[in-house]
Amino acid sequence: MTSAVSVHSVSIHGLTVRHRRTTALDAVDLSFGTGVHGLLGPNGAGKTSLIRVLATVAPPTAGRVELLGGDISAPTHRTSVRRRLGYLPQEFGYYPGFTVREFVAYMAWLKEVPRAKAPAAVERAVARVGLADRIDAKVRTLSGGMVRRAGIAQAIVNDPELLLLDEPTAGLDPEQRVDFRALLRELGRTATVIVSTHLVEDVAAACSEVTVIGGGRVAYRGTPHALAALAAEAGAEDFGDNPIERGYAVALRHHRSGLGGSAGWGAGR
Ligand SMILES: Nc1ncnc2c1ncn2[C@@H]1O[C@H](COP(=O)(O)OP(=O)(O)OP(=O)(O)O)[C@@H](O)[C@H]1O
Repeated sequence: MTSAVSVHSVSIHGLTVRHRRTTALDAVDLSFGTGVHGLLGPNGAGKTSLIRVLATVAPPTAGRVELLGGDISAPTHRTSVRRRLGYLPQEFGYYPGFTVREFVAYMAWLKEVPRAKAPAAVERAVARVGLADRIDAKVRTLSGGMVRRAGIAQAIVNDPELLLLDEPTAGLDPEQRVDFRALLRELGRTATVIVSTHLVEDVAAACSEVTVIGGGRVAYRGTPHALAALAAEAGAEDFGDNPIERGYAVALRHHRSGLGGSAGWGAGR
């Protein structure tokens, strides 16, 4: 008989991240399971700091971080997690003289994708981001949006169980964003996908859950639908361009004024 207990791929407790004197995250508790999770928040809220800890590229200042079934403070588990996750940083480095194929193959090698499977995995990842016709083009000849899509391809080449994307839609044109959101929904059927974005349309179209970060803390968690409904509840129909944007503004306003109480407010599940 299988257990009915839901297992979260990401479970963090009391996560604090400090950069010198700045507290980027302040004792945050959060967990994420299979699905697409949107991370929203103003500039400097702490989204990138959170994603970098989850990607195991930055150590927490304090707190416990469990990813894919184990604590990442254990070096052997951390190494295993690195093979099983995908990460698109906000700004990522690449060798401009590499072709898209070489770039994605290099990342597949770093992730220890088995040699026999790597060529097909690279072609599949590149096709999924719509770059199949440019697979043998040098990265330096690509447009900004295409480079970002190559970045998404390298993040998914190992079929990650945990996918971390820091502002993946920056620089994509509207048609590419629509395609990308469909890809996100597909990936979220089997993986835990965490996407930081400033575009509420991404959240509305692709995310099963949204987490709003404000001032290094969790300001709100809920479905995009529940976030959109907040503005109406709060009688705040007069600002923002669409319901999610209004809900987002209301969530942050309540968070800043220290209001709590209703489901979702500052709920660090
Ligand atoms: N390397 C660093 N050194 C000093 N301060 C930092 C560093 N990285 C981040 N910070 C600070 O930590 C806080 C959180 O930054 P973070 O980049 O996590 O926010 P963010 O929500 O991703 O913002 P944005 O939406 O602008 O990308 C900010 O006050 C930022 O200035």
